[in-house]
Amino acid sequence: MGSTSDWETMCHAARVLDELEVSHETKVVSAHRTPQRLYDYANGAAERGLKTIIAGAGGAAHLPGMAAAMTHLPVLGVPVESKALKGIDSLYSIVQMPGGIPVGTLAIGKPGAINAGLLAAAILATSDEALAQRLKAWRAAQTAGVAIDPE
Ligand SMILES: Nc1c(C(=O)O)ncn1[C@@H]1O[C@H](COP(=O)(O)O)[C@@H](O)[C@H]1O
Repeated sequence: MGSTSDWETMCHAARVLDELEVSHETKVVSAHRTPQRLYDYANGAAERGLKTIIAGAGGAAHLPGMAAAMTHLPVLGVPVESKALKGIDSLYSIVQMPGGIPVGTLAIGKPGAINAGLLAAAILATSDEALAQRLKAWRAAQTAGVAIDPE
């Protein structure tokens, strides 16, 4: 994520990954404030064994696109809700990538962070049957938790 202030959004991605027992790391890396850290992180990601990157940032959210430019790993972008423009700026900054460098863009804020965790797990589950089973169980539990009666 681009800043520690993004953690209250991005913690929801981490929580989902915890629930699905997907090992992960959380880092603050900014294209703007720590460009060398981003360069090192994205360039070294595949070699370190990472399989997918979730990049959450707000405002002029260049982090996901810049990360995607430097690694072939799948990058999932979460537009963090900004105060001034409610995350529309973050969304537009992340979603409109030029053809050739994809960022899988999720919804603004908490739903996007949750879905980024689920989507990362789904990507990993294509080559991990045990994880696929945990993901199915997670979805089944969610379905079972939806009340049919609103009261
Ligand atoms: N969009 C980016 C990038 C980046 O794209 O590299 N680095 C920080 N930021 C964003 O700035 C917002 C405000 O950050 P502060 O709360 O630290 O001022 C955060 O949402 C962060 O993601």
